[in-house]
Amino acid sequence: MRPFVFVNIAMSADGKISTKERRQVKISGTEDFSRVDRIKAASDAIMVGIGTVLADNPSLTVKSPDLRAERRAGGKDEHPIRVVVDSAARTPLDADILHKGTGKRIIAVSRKAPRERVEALREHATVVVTGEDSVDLQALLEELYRQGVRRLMVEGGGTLIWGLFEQGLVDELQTFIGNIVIGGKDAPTPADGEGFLREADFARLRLIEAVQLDDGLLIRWSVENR
Ligand SMILES: NC(=O)C1=CN([C@@H]2O[C@H](COP(=O)(O)OP(=O)(O)OC[C@H]3O[C@@H](n4cnc5c(N)ncnc54)[C@H](OP(=O)(O)O)[C@@H]3O)[C@@H](O)[C@H]2O)C=CC1
Ligand SMILES: Nc1nc(O)c(N)c(N[C@@H]2O[C@H](COP(=O)(O)O)[C@@H](O)[C@H]2O)n1
Repeated sequence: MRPFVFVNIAMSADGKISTKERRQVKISGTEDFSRVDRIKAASDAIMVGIGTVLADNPSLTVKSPDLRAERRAGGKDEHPIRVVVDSAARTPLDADILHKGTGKRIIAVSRKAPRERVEALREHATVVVTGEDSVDLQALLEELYRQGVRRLMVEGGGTLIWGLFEQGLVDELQTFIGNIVIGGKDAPTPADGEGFLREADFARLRLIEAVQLDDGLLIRWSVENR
């Protein structure tokens, strides 16, 4: 068993999620950032790849005091469990994700992760070990389910999202398209990695809704898993 997995990503009108230097870019406007906070607060856990931690140093906390209070009133931690997919245990010990806000953190590493790094991370987080060279995403999701996670939000980046799509582990995709053009053939996109080669392998989506937010568009799709 695994949680319901939904990806939320903000991209420019030309399909980029940051600059080619992997510098964090503000794509969402006020309405979309409020929506992101609401869907985060409604999730049991939120997951990113180590590339996003190194590039953006996110905290992935719930920003609205009202939403945090609602979570507390429901007997939950103020913030969902924060999960980093990090095969080699490269998460910096001073990363915001380990220090900002209360609640549980999980660092998922592979068996190749250096023991001393793993021990140092254990001071701040629960470490889950799966996979030989890189994290086994299916096994990680099953472990999250065992730990009570039923609804998992994935915030990126493009490499992790690709890994999840490649293995048929995404149930819903929420894409906010903002009113900027970033450009650059090497700028990250919502699903990077190797990409599917055969049409038969493409992930197929069914449109749930498309709504205007700020000067952009939010599109929600469900994934027809193979
Ligand atoms: N606009 C938006 O909404 C968002 C934009 N971003 C942007 O995305 C960029 C970062 O994306 P990216 O560099 O792709 O990094 P990711 O955050 O996607 O992390 C990728 C890393 O995850 C690790 N990983 C471990 N196991 C797996 C697996 N099975 N499948 C896939 N990945 C795995 C790998 O590192 P290792 O082998 O070391 O484990 C891999 O390199 C930044 O520029 C950031 O600003 C990020 C989030 C949201
Ligand atoms: N939804 C959305 N819109 C944008 O314009 C963005 N740049 C992002 N980025 C994601 O948000 C994370 C920052 O989280 P914290 O504010 O530090 O909690 C960042 O790492 C990206 O995952 N998202």
